Amino acid sequence: MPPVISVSHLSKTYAGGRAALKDVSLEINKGEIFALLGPNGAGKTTLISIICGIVTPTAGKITADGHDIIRDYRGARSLIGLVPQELTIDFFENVWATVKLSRGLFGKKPDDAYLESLLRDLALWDRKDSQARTLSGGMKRRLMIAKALSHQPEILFLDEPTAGVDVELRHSMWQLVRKLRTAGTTIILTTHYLEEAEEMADRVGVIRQGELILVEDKKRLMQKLGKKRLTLTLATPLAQVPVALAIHPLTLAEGGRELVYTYGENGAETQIAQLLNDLNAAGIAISDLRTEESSLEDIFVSLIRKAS
Ligand SMILES: Nc1ncnc2c1ncn2[C@@H]1O[C@H](COP(=O)(O)OP(=O)(O)OP(=O)(O)O)[C@@H](O)[C@H]1O
Repeated sequence: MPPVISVSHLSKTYAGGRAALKDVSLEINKGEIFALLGPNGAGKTTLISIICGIVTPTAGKITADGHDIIRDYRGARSLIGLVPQELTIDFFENVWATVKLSRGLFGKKPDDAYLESLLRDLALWDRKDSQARTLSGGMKRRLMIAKALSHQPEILFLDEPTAGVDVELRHSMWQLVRKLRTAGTTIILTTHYLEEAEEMADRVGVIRQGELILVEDKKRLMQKLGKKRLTLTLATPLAQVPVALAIHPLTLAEGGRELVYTYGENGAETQIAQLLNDLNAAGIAISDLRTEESSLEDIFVSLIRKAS
């Protein structure tokens, strides 16, 4: 299946000389949730803004479902919904008029039944006659999403959808995004909450100082770069790792009270059974054990560090 968005050799240098994107190429598959990750100022918003036709690229080519975003701007833009970071709503307009107007701007025929179901899905139907300024912060964000979806786009960009929202609202946003994906919408989101990407994304892209340094299936990334740690609490503390255990990747922690075994990097086989045998043979008794896995956040931090 051809990609729904294709970005080829994209560069952006802002007036003033800041190179915000450097030769970025990326393909987004239809129906996936793609999380674009990167530190502040990495170029995420610039990339999204170019694809949505808000910022002009310095070089490169982008198509959305085959439509060139510059030569066929209207064709490309009608496929795309964008929820930007900042609120861009008329605070004195009511909810219903806001979504109706937004749909109209895309030249779509009125479809009140669709807009009603959209507002119901976003728990805004009861407030359809309220002015935007009277909504809570979470409702205002949901109204931004309703606006972005008013013209039934195939592709939805969410720039920091849950920045500053409470845990409950974050979870309800995740639910909504999953529902949209199930309905066939392709979703590209940026986030600083790595937990959000870990929870939702099918693939992740990591951008740093304008360069796309990695694009990977999330599960594969976690298998490839994730590490697991087995921590053994010792019945009697050790001063050093015994020579008999030197073949294992072990370190002592907590003043010799814990032995830490790190494994699983690059999907390597573990030698835990062998380790337990060797501990037994060396007469080292264990009083407790626990395992921990690295999160996407651990992987992200080490990737960004490695690249600097
Ligand atoms: N209109 C502009 N004019 C000049 N420089 C800009 C402009 N917009 C962004 N930049 C610069 O381009 C770089 C990339 O910014 P961008 O907003 O794309 O990053 P980001 O990854 O979205 O950051 P954040 O996570 O903080 O939102 C930054 O150095 C920023 O200062």
